[in-house]
Amino acid sequence: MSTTPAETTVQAVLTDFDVKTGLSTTKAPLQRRLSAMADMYADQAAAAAQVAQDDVLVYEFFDMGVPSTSGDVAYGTSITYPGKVGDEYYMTKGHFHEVLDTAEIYYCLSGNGYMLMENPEGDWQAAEFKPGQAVYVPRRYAHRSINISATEPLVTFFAFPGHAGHDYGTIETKGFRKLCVERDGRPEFVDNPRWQA
Ligand SMILES: O=P(O)(O)OC[C@H]1O[C@](O)(CO)[C@@H](O)[C@@H]1O
Ligand SMILES: [Fe+2]
Repeated sequence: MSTTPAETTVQAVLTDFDVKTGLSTTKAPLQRRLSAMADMYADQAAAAAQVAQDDVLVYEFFDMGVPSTSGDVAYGTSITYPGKVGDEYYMTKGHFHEVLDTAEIYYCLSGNGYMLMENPEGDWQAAEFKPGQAVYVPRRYAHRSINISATEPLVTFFAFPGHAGHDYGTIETKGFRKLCVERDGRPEFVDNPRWQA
């Protein structure tokens, strides 16, 4: 985690992003293809087959490049594309914050989906993303965005304390307790058979 000394002046920086697509013209996106997270989906055979056929872009995000200090506010936009692996909707990898006691706010710009959250104490929650709705991810909750639309990208704006950091390892090892799958054309949260306590 890089820090900026208190006496260093951070210049006001102008960035841009489109309020519907989330795309920025001044920043480069960070992109994650299916191969980078294929082992996170429940249907491993379907994931491998899809990667072999077309290693699609599952999501991308724009990090607006704020210093990683506690007084700063990291922010950007996140775009999760529509699609499924087997019956499980496309999603982000998801993470805890390294500094567990830090929250995050997401605001849905377009599309439809869920923010799936869980804490180390065993609680889990899912909050729906619809345009104009904000989801507050409380301190201590891992979070993952899920796109449930068949056609539209799920686009959100996010902001969190600059020093929060990302802990990907815990979710990479344990997974989330719940999966979001399509059942009779509707999203449903079911137990993740591969979840490790
Ligand atoms: O960090 P993940 O789980 O790959 O998902 C990416 C999203 O989460 C963030 O790290 C913010 O929590 C963003 O940079 C991005 O929107
Ligand atoms: Fe986060």
